[in-house]
Amino acid sequence: MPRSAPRFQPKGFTPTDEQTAIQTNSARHVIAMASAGAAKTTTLALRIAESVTRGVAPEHVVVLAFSAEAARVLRQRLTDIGLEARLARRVRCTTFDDFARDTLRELEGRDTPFLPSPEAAAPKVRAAVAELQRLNALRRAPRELWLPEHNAQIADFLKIAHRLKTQLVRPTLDEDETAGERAEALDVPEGAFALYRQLEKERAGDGDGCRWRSGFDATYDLARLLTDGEAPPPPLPRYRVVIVDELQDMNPASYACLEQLLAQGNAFFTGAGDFDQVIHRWAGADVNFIRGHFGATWHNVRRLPLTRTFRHGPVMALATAAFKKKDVHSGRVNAARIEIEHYADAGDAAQRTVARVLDWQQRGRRLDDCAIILRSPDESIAIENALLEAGIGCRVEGLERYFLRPEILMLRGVIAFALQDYESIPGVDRRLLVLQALALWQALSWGERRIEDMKTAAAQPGLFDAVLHGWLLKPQTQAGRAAAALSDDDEDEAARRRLKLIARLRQEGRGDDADLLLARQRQAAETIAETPAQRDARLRLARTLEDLRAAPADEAAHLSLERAVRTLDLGNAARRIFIDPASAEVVVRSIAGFIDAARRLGQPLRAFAQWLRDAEEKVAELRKHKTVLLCTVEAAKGQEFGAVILPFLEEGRFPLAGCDRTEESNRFYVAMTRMRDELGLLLPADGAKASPFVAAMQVERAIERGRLQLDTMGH
Ligand SMILES: Nc1ncnc2c1ncn2[C@@H]1O[C@H](COP(=O)(O)OP(=O)(O)OP(=O)(O)O)[C@@H](O)[C@H]1O
Repeated sequence: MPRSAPRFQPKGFTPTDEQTAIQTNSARHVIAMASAGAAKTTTLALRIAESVTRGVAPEHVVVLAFSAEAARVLRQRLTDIGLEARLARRVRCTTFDDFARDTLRELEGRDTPFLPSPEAAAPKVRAAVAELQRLNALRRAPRELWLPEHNAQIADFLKIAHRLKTQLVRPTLDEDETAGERAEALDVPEGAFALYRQLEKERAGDGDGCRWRSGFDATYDLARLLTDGEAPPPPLPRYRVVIVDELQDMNPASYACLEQLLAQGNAFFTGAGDFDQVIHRWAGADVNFIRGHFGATWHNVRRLPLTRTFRHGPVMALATAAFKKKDVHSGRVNAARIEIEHYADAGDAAQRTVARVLDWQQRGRRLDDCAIILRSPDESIAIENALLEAGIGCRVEGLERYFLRPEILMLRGVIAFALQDYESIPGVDRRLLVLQALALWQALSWGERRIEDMKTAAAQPGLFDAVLHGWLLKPQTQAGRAAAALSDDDEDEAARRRLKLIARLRQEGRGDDADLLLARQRQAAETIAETPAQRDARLRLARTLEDLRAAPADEAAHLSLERAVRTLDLGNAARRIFIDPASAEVVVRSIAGFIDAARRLGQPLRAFAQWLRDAEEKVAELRKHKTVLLCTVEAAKGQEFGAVILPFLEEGRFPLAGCDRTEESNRFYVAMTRMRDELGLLLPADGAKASPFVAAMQVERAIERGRLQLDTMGH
């Protein structure tokens, strides 16, 4: 056996043989791919404690994770299992990207500005877009390029760029290769790839070193530095023990860093993960990569199992085993409850969800230990409203409350304009969001100047009419488009320069030239410069407002809104605005959910607008008390709750239509395994529409067999 008796004995529990095998294994590389809750993090902590107890200096151990939260949890687990705090503190627990950033700082001998969020990176993206547009206009035959302008589009672009970086995609082209061909091979829009190249060029600097790094850039830069050159790669810090949690999120860029780290330190490696938890393919996580490449060239690799989950009891372990067709046993003596309920429609599903939450609370359980996990953010509308009605506060993770989403804000703006009731949108911040959403949906140019104008109007609802007539319903002119991109100072500066030039021309007796300049300026102010999409959106908005104003005051809001959505052609607009088709579909469903909420209330538009305002205030009030969690699967990953409720388990919703089936199955698995004690599964009454995932859990069989197991355990 390649292991000896453990020297480190944890506090509070006895490790299983499987855990001990990993804790004490002498192989150079140990990989444990195991189920959710199967003590992966705990076992990695045991492994570290064992090394330290055997004399490895804690400074020679590094833990690499993909999220700061995972790194924090592992550090905490070290002390939880009984490693002395003074030793645990000296173990470096960090994320891949922070590790790469620190390493580059050492290698480059200087700090590079870090832009931590899409918002922080957006100005750089906008500048690169402007430069690309300028270069494109200089071409003999300018190309039609999709280029992001608005925040949501920039966020989509940054996701694409992130994915390309995980795959180590270089911005340079091969000989005889065009950008279009490369974009096609990478399966990204040509504009997005052109922008990727432009942004990387600007980021790389002009021989003066990297100008900035945003999320994942450091991992990408370090991986390239380690793999691009012919010369020996630059030195990395030397560690004797390297630990990686959540291995399933590994991608080629982080793998390149890990390989060098192991090679240079001649280090021992232990990693743990769960193949079935791959749900971040957009960020380059790819199960084929882990299965095919991970450790393929390493020597002395041991792949060891962890087959017992300690999160939930035998019933849930059996259901998980059936669902994923793998071995899952429970190490916890607990009679978990799995309950299936049927609903008639979305409203009924929401009511049943809320009833479950109330029941949980009435049985003396903590509201904040209960989570409603959704496959898609649009599903939250009915539930948010039902919770509000029942007086239950909720906090959200991974999704935005529905009345803060751009498509709903846009519709609220349209309602406010139609009713000329700008007070129905409370607060400056909210009104600014509404104006930004309108700019997005009307496809208007949106530069620094425009943002300033929007802030001014948001602060004074009296200016909303001016916004409507002077901007939203007025065709954009050449001068307007140019000015939108300038800041107030730039605009003043440009005007000053123009005046100076005209004065100089007149002084020099070149009155004709001065007149020509003035005429051009006038022409720019009068010449319409709208894209077909802008014109279409403007005319549709005008027609919609006319129609809403002409409608009888007592017409039900959902009827008015249905017509408005048709006239605005919001479905097609969404597909134009969001390059990710999945984002566009969420928007379309979110609008349908909003109209459905109006239908249920059955009030006229003015009363509905008022209801929205009141609802928003009530939600803020409820948040001050204990709340239930409403979150996406992605946000729930890594967390656990006493009770988990999964509503809307319909074919097409979960699994979501158009999404990769395996990834959907992984999402469902992540969602269901967050539960400790109770799981509520809500299915449509029409069995033909039920999500196949629930049948795959074989719940009845799991309950029956699980109880038997519990009986034999003497429960
Ligand atoms: N031998 C053991 N006996 C009892 N409880 C244990 C044992 N080992 C670990 N645990 C407990 O099991 C729970 C789940 O462990 P852990 O968080 O390490 O699982 P995980 O596999 O990392 O989960 P996830 O897949 O969700 O990341 C923890 O509360 C941990 O303290």
